[in-house]
Amino acid sequence: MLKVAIIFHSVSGTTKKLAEAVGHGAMSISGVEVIKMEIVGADIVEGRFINSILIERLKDVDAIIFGSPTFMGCVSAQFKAFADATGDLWAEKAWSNKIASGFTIGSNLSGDQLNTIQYLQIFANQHGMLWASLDILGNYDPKNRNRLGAQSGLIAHSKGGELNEIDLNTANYLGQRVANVAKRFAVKEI
Ligand SMILES: Cc1cc2nc3c(=O)[nH]c(=O)nc-3n(C[C@H](O)[C@H](O)[C@H](O)COP(=O)(O)O)c2cc1C
Repeated sequence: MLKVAIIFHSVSGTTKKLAEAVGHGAMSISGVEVIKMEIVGADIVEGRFINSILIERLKDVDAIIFGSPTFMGCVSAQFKAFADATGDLWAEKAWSNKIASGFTIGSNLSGDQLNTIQYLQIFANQHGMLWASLDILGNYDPKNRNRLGAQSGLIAHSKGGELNEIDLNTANYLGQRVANVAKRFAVKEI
């Protein structure tokens, strides 16, 4: 089985709903197992992410999809604490050649969410991962998915905590896409 991990942080639950939709999408691809992991406040002590079991579990997967709300134009502090705790994996090149992608959400239509996606991509690239973009053409999808038109990853928008059905459909597709890319390019034999 190919393993696709989804690691995310969420405060009020909208990123979590996206993570669930991404997971359903990835799970719908045959031969793929999904591992969903949530970064929680208790994982962070004196500013440092200390959940080494979670980090260890991410060694044995073929793809990782990162999710964070956009807070002040970038990932949340909790997500960044997790990212900073992966330094040992970076030194071992433990994630090198794994497939990566990412998603974010903000309460503004153009609330600098792209910066969050770009950070996630740079984080993945620091680890030598292979970034899978969102290959849905903005404005040209018959189902109107990727309604906000970002193709580096999924950008979603929610006002008042309600998820847009189209964003959830796009998230589902992102999961499928990463699973399919992992099937095609993952280094490990299936
Ligand atoms: C501290 C803070 C900063 C935020 N900064 C942004 C922002 O820069 N751009 C934006 O569009 N939304 C911003 N928001 C709104 C959140 O991204 C939005 O409510 C999101 O859905 C929260 O995700 P969650 O439900 O997974 O916690 C901010 C919210 C908070 C609490």
